[in-house]
Amino acid sequence: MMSATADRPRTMFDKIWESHVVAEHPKRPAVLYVDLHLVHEVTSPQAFSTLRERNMKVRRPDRTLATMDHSTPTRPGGLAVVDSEGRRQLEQLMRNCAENNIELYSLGTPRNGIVHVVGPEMGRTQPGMTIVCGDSHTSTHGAFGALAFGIGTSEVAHVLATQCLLQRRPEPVEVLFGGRAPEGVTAKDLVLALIAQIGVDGGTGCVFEYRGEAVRQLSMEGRMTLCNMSIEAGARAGLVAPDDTTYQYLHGRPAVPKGEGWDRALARWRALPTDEGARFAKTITIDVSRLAPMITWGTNPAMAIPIDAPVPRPEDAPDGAERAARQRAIEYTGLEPGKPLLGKKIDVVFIGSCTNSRLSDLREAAAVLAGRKVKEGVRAMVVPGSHDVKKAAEAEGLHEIFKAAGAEWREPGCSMCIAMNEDRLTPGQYAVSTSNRNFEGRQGPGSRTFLASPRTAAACAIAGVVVDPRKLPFVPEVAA
Ligand SMILES: CC(C)[C@H](C(=O)O)[C@@H](O)C(=O)O
Ligand code: SF4
Repeated sequence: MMSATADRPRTMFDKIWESHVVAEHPKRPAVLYVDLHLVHEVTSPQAFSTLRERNMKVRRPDRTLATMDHSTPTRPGGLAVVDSEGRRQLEQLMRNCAENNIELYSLGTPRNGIVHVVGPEMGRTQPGMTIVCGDSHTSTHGAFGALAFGIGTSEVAHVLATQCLLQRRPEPVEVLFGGRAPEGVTAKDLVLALIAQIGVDGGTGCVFEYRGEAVRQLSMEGRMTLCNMSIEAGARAGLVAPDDTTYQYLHGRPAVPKGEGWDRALARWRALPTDEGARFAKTITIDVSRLAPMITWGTNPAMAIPIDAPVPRPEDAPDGAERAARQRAIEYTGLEPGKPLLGKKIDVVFIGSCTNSRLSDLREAAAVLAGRKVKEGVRAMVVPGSHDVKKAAEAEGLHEIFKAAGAEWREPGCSMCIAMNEDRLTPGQYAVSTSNRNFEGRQGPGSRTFLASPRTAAACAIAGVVVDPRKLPFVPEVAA
């Protein structure tokens, strides 16, 4: 007999949550089973030490996958260049994985790359799964219809030991991107517009499900960009329902089932999307047809404006707290309130990070850079998200386009997104960056960051100032 819960219309979040709950009590966090635990060098050493101290083993090494990304060097051929703290973390990860029989995509090996790039690329990320990682941008994996949470180091230890996570049930919220995106408006612009609208805590306690025509139109890579930044609006996770775009992306990837296994998986995945009539806690609506390319001017990702808009004035802020935040951000970024950001001179362009370092991101940047030159005095870095992305980009000749334009073509890693290796701005420098965080000092002490899409970033690299990518005459797409 069907239970009452199975009868009522459910959101995709409800379905994934309910099929993974091991124990639930109204007054306590639920115990949730974890299908895949991703691990990187920064948040895992302490967790493995905890296990060692308590004489515990990793419960499911086969459901655990590790990579090195944050502190790895990206200098071409410069695999030995890491600082001592970084080197220690990398060595510890190597030892911890060897001792516990955990698969590791080690520095310089063919599968290495940013954790949120390699999981999907290998087909380890699949619809309907619960996925965790000691990293806030784990939300990226929600693009596949997987419930993916970023967790803290003590939770990493807990998951290593038990393959379960203690978690309060979040509320499913619908984020409806209606209409079609105008030319020059990409997934990055959609998510920056959302965060600007609802603020950095607009998603607290929520799991977003991104819906609407504009989301359906996005490639898997665009959906990953979208889900990646859910956390920047404070959401616990972001989700996109799987569809043919998802299945096409997954089919044939190394960890994805084949033959009859594929058919069975497909049948399961097709039952995941939110049922008609299912209730969300609320709906946030964004009319995509009215959006422009977005860029941030301040020191959090919600401080974002349409690229041709003026830098907001503190005195126009809706409340005192926002006024103070704007004031402080303006002091840090050294911009003039009320004046356009367009035309602002920049020093560095960074194209990379788990938000925008996949093949289609690099194609977008290459389409702008092809046959053009990076402005003299500007440093442009292109850092692929993984070795696979690098290989695929090189097979298409994208690296030649970047190099001919005067941009650096680097080895994969987090790089200047977080400046945990040698890739950083010098104090006071301005960067247009395709990453997801523009906090004070994020790209090195005193660094000042304007977040934007790969297309906008590449256009700015050519101009040497902040420009509207719609104003640049585009050459035809580099590849289909
Ligand atoms: C280092 C890591 C814990 C951190 C995160 O949690 O996201 C980093 O990836 C980031 O983007 O700030
Ligand atoms: S690329 Fe940036 S945001 Fe992504 S995991 Fe690395 S440091 Fe974090």
